Amino acid sequence: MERTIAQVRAYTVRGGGADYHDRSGYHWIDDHIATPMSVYPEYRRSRQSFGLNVLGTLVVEIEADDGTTGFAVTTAGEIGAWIVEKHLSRFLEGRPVTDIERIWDQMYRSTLFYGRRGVVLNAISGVDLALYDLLGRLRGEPVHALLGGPVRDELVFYATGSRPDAARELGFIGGKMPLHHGPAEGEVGMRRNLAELADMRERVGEDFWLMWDCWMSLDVDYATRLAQRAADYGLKWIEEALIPDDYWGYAQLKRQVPTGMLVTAGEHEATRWGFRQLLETGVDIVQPDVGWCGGITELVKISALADAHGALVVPHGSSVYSYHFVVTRTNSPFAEFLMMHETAEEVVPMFSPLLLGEPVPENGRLRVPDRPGFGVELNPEVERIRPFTH
Ligand SMILES: C[C@H](O)[C@H](O)[C@@H](O)[C@@H](O)C(=O)O
Ligand SMILES: [Mg+2]
Repeated sequence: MERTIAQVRAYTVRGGGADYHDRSGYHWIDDHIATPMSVYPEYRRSRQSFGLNVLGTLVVEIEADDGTTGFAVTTAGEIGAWIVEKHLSRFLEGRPVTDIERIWDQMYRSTLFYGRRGVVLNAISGVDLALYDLLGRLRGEPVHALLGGPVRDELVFYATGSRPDAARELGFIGGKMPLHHGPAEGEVGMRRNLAELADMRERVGEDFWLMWDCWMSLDVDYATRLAQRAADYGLKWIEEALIPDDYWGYAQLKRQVPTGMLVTAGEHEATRWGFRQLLETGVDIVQPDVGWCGGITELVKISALADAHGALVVPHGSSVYSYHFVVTRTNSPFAEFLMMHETAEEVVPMFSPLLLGEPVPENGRLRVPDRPGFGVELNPEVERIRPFTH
């Protein structure tokens, strides 16, 4: 029987969850990481100092006419909640749950005058993921089955965090470290970066993958020099070296990195059109975040486009929301696991404490659960607020 959508609700949550940068106390993820704001000395020490955690978590709930409810979480906070309640909900309520393509298209077209990227796409992604969760629950199927089914039995992971040496012991295939010093810290910063890489190479041995996450902090010249010097320590890829709008810079960087070193980007890119521009630069791996790029509906299109360009798709973090996708695509051969433990020495669920049943890799591997939808539940003990209604 065809089910229709009865109600869409949007909530916000503070302190962890999908806005994983929203943490208090010491955390490696906020410890002097190079950013586009590092040109200003007063904003170098902490990303929270310039507002990385201003948005907070958005929870989108979609209830069908039989009371079945799907949900998803992303980073968009109050602004996202307003967009979902006051604008996007009109394209869902009363429609069949299976109208996923039409709903996406209407959400995207109707927000073009203020959207296209950023928080509007985060909100659209949250709605799209919640719809997939709902459809999976109604059909009693995991989202990966809705996407065509797995192409492998389990996922293998690399870990992102400050301790690739600990990640190696935990069974991951590689470790991606944050870059700590940007161009404004000159040759001293460059030498510190390289010393950290050299030290980590020493600790993990020759064969373990080591990558650098530059979080949009470099320019082409610095990134090229960094990549050339990092080749001595077997850097596998240089990630998000430039600001996302500098497609021309990515094309130039791709031509200038040492042979064999991969250039990756796309964590802060959105939609098939944004990724088309990025793929035309020749980057080797695109890294859409399924909670930010337009949801599963858009990620499937981005992935096909990447495949046709000979590029891999290795989504940014996003836990179960990307696992259900990665397991269904041959050009997503491994997944990212973001180490949300304070010192990156232990495996903890990425969106903790918001989700119940959130699976984590064991010995660097994971069988994606077969529970309906994305297979997770909201933790009733986490306080959530519904700031707007419609
Ligand atoms: C470690 C990075 O600076 C980010 O915090 C991280 O979320 C991201 O860029 C990643 O690739 O996981
Ligand atoms: Mg990154």
